[in-house]
Amino acid sequence: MSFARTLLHTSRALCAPRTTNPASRILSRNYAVAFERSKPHMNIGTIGHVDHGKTTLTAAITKRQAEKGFATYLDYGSIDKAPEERKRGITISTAHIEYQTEARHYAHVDCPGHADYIKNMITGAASMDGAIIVVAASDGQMPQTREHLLLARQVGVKRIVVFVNKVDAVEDKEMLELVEMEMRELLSSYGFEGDDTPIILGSALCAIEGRQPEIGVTKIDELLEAVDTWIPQPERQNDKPFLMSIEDVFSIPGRGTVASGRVERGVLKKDSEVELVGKNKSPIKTKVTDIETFKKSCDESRAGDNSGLLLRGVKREDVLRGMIVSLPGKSKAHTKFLTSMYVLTKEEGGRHTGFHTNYKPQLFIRTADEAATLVWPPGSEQEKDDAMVMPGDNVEMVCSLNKPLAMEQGMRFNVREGGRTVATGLITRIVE
Ligand SMILES: Nc1nc2c(ncn2[C@@H]2O[C@H](COP(=O)(O)OP(=O)(O)OP(=O)(O)O)[C@@H](O)[C@H]2O)c(=O)[nH]1
Ligand SMILES: [Mg+2]
Repeated sequence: MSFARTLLHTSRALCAPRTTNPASRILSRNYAVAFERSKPHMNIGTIGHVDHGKTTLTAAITKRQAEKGFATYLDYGSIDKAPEERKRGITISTAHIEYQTEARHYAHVDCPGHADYIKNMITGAASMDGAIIVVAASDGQMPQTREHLLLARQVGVKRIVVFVNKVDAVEDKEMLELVEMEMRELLSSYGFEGDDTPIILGSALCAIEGRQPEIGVTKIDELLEAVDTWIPQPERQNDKPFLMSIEDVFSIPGRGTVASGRVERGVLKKDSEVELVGKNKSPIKTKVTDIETFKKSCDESRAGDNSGLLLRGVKREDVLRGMIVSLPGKSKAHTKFLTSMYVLTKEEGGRHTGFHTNYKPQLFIRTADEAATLVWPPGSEQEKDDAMVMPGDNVEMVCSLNKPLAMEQGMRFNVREGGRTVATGLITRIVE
């Protein structure tokens, strides 16, 4: 099987059988298709509470853009995860869907809303430049509306567009006004521009079913217009050394191991020497012999791309999610750092009780997750007093990791325990 076919195959397992996808037809005939950079590229996604309509809205967007020749229509079942994927558990990636507007080329992630899948949401959201938060008019904002907003903020999403969905199911106009007002307040409380954020009221289901265009298809157009104009084109860090955090790994019989993920910065040309950093004491040296972006062969991979890199001479089992691909000598893995951390309150979805020094949660950095131990800085007042950390506290602590991870001062991370985010932090100084 060709590299292209396998990548396609893998992403099909993640998102959809796409028999009508022109790219898949071409690839199955084994033509090399070059990825054209004719429009600026942006990564976005749907976030929001379970059942509020994220997947339905995603399907509606592809349907509408397909009518304009800008997408392949993916119905609900093709986007929502297949049962076997659910069985694969929490290591799966979220589905990447591709469409265009007049202005841009989008890769869209439909984040699963259920709390059990938030681990995926964290890495999925990490590749978002902007987001569409979906809130059902019938429910208003719910706990995951808030958690996803917080995560989005954390992973660097600067602007969000709101889609108030299921407007067809609400009779009361005042209810709609209330939902809108509360969303503006919530956005502001998380540091977004609540007063100016576009809020579109509509129904994804009506758009899919071709009913009530005034709240259906018209609102999908308005939504995409808002996304095009409100969410700024991110500045890609193309002049920095290449770095891609590995999200998924697979092997192609006869060709080798492919690591895929979103390129954080830099540009990598085919046949470059690279290192896989993290999880091990010393980096693994290898060479990138082929590159694919959006299932099309490329000579180079650049910041913002979702790419698959074919790695020479490394075994699949030696490549792990959470490692990074970087240029030789440019990145280092570390096991200990000083952090400034905010501990979430119970209202924010965090712990109900405090914790002591020697706390052992799971740490999430880029696509990595690793067992960690948090202690008070040696010699600090808190250490002497054996102080407790309470929800709502801002604390400085020392964090040690079970295995080394590539990291830099100034990077953000999440702390999770028992399936929920309990703290968010900033790496203030690398110790070891
Ligand atoms: N009445 C009405 N129902 C809708 C609308 N959009 C979605 N639904 C229904 O709401 C339910 C949930 O929709 P999904 O699209 O699966 O919601 P989701 O946010 O993706 O859910 P999770 O992925 O499980 O978090 C489905 O039964 C949809 O048919 C709408 O505009 N109006
Ligand atoms: Mg869904």
